[in-house]
Amino acid sequence: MGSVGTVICKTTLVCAPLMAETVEQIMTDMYKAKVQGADLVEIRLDYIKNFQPRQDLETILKKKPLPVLIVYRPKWEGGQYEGDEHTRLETLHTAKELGADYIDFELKVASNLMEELKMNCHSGSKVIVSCYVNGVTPLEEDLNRLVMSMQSTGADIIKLVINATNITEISRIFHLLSHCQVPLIAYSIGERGLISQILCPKFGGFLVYGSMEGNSVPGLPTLENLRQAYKVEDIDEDTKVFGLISKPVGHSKGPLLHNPTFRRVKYNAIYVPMFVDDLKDFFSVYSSPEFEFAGFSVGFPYKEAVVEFCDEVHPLAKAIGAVNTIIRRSSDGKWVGYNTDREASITAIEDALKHRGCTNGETSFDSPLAGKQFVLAGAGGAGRALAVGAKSRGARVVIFDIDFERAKTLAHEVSGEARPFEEVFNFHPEKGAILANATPLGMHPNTDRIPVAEVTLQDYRLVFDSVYTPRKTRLLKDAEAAGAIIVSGVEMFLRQAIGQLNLFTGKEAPEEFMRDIILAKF
Ligand SMILES: O=C1C[C@@](O)(C(=O)O)C[C@@H](O)[C@@H]1O
Repeated sequence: MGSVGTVICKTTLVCAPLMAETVEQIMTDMYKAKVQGADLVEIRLDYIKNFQPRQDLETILKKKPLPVLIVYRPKWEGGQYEGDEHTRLETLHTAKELGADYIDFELKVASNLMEELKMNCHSGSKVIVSCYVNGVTPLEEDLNRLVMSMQSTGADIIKLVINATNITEISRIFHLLSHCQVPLIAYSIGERGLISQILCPKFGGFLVYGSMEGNSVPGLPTLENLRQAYKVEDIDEDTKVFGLISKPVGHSKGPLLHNPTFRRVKYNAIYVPMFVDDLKDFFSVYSSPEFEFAGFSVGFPYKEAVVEFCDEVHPLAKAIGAVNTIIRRSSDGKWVGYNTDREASITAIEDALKHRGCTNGETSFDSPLAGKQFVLAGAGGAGRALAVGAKSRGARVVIFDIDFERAKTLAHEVSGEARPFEEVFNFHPEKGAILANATPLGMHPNTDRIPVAEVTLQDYRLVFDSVYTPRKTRLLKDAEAAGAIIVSGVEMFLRQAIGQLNLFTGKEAPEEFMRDIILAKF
């Protein structure tokens, strides 16, 4: 961990923001933050009720178990403080005099204060000059200009918070972080901004914020995630970046699985959720070698659309018409697309059938799916992998999708049959058929949704759900009650991730280790 007081630090610090309303609570939270892995705490004086500046600051700063950053944010910069500026600035000076390790001044007041602060610099506390940019993220030149003006205040550290409306805007933050002459805290909040926070150690950011357990702050990662899943202290400039391109993306358990596995196989890499709104913009920005993005998982709804952004597509993925894994080939920097969903989903179903003693009957295929009717709900990226996989095992595929044209196209490719979606609710399959859900219906938070009518479930021998959050969806619960074998999307998730890890690292994935994580985390 970085040493406090040294402004140029090699390791990014992890800071817990504290917004308690009493000094007693702040003291308790400081100790908790330490236990949860914070290197320092940010104390928001503007949240304290009946705040007595000198007395309260003395209490806090005398007994602090961690270095402290003091912030007294006024209303005009998004804070709670409504009093006069003179008192506010006096209080910040008092904090400095009493030994706060860092004090935050807003850019608007900083230029008038810096000379004075430098002259009174006996305490050794560092001055952070901060700026919140509301509205649209400034263009690169404007951001550079802003950072220059912040630097010219003479600040020890500068802090810039933007509100990115698109993940591509985060590239401007990465650029600033890697080029800034002064220690810089720069990030964007929210789901689209999460990568700016997690990847800040790679690009040399001074600190990253992490919220405490039970005290989560919207738009910030938790201390637990930063320390346990991402292990930000291990990220350095050589760390390769992998991520899940999806929308939404917050439900994914990919980071909890891939990150510990990278560490297990001693591969210096990080896997982050990437909330992508537009694939074209995303690839046009992040294909630049500057960011060293090494590969991606591709999730809903982009598995088919992403094919056109790959420079090459593996024949299996081409035949499926969907890509769920992309790697940047090191020899020539090209994006190569693969599909690990097909084998993951089909082998999960086959193994469950074999386990229950189902055989391949009289056909020439060595698969218990051979000759069976395979009813598929959803003809998107995951549905394509299932349909092509089922066909490769000799099953007869029946496809439902709200977009009937899409169902017909896929049915044609797998010599199957397409049915209008309305029929799914009273479609009675052949006895012993397989049902596979490849729609997002039933996924957290809409867990009560189910893609077929409950009464039709009793005819299926096996029901598979590609949704994996929750582990046992309503579809699976109902199918189990109706007597079917059930296969959770968690099994497919694990198997496709094993395939991905092999491709990402070029090493053999530690399957048992990954399975144990899945058992513990899901
Ligand atoms: O379908 C899935 C799940 C996934 O999108 C996720 O949620 O982590 C990751 C993809 O690689 C995979 O094909």
